[in-house]
Amino acid sequence: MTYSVAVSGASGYAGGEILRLLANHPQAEIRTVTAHSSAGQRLGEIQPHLHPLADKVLADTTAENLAGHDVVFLALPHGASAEIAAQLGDDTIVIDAAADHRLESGTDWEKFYGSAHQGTWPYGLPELPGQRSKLAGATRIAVPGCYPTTILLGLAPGFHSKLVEPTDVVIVAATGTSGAGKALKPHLLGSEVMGGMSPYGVGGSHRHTPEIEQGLSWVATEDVQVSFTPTLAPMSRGILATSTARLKPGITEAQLRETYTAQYQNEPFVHLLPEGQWPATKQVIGSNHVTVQLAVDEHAGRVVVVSASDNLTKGTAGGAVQSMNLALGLPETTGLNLLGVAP
Ligand SMILES: NC(=O)C1=CN([C@@H]2O[C@H](COP(=O)(O)OP(=O)(O)OC[C@H]3O[C@@H](n4cnc5c(N)ncnc54)[C@H](OP(=O)(O)O)[C@@H]3O)[C@@H](O)[C@H]2O)C=CC1
Ligand SMILES: CC(=O)N[C@@H](CCC(=O)OP(=O)(O)O)C(=O)O
Repeated sequence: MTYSVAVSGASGYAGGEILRLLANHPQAEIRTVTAHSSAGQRLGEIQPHLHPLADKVLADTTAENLAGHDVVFLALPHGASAEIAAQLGDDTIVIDAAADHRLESGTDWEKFYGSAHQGTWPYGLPELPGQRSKLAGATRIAVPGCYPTTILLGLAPGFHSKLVEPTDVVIVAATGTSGAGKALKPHLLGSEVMGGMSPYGVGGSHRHTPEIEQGLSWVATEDVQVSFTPTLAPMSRGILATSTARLKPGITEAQLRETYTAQYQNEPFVHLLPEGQWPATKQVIGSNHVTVQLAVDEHAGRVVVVSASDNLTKGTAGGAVQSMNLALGLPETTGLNLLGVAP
């Protein structure tokens, strides 16, 4: 059986990556691609790497053009995404890459996004304890942000097993520039980014802070507070997150390793690496995989977890396709059997 699919935002980075994955999905029929300022152009003019789809013409992103599909992917700026989602029928599965429906707290939404909260959808991170069952058969799914995906999968087992303290969590992560989308932004000019690294969203102001706290609070079943600092690295794709949390008294590295192994040993896309091997972005670029490693810093009384992902694949499009598979009742890995492209 095949399912008709529409991808909105098909001229953007996230939409392009969704199409790259769907082009290899045996049960997805890409029927419609839509865009905004690029509507009317051939997809091949904008996304030349998607050559089997080159002759598809980008339609306007309207509810009419997206109606009548089994699945609609939204890869639009937040706000525009919620607006179009509200016009789509309940008979269509809507998978949203934007942030609009990720947060439960309207207060957090308004504080970090400065607009009215549009509601909450099931959270498309099946590996986070408690989430997979909510995605089976869902008709609306909010795909997590790229940092939250990487950081939550790095930290969740320790919080789920209550081996770490819920406060005093410190996270520093580096991302590639594609995380910001393809619109022109002065701080993302090659001359600004190449050959160096810089922080942004410092001091707890990044929009992913409440999303990370939400996911960790769900699995810890108590409020978790984090300090999160993102940095920009001179690469197009990839996230490398270093997260540290204070250990509860007496907790050992062996206990943590046992918990992580139990949580991830049957996950197709999340891998606790063999002891002594550390995540690196090149292991996961182009794939739906996340690599994780941990060490206990006994001097500081903390666990240090490093996790790596491709922000556009597991961090957006791969997570979106994985969510679609669950919503449709297909094997979760369908169309996602890709390995990283190192070196
Ligand atoms: N890049 C990433 O790593 C991640 C992105 N996301 C989210 O995915 C979504 C898309 O991001 P990304 O692909 O990076 O962004 P891009 O800027 O690369 O693409 C944006 C897309 O949205 C279209 N668009 C722009 N404005 C409007 C509008 N007002 N109405 C309808 N369509 C519009 C653009 O069309 P056109 O080009 O024709 O104008 C383009 O297709 C965002 O919500 C982003 O936050 C989530 C996780 C990670
Ligand atoms: C480099 C860069 O700017 N990255 C983006 C990641 C955005 C993302 O993951 O998307 P959402 O906005 O949908 O949450 C950022 O830090 O905002």
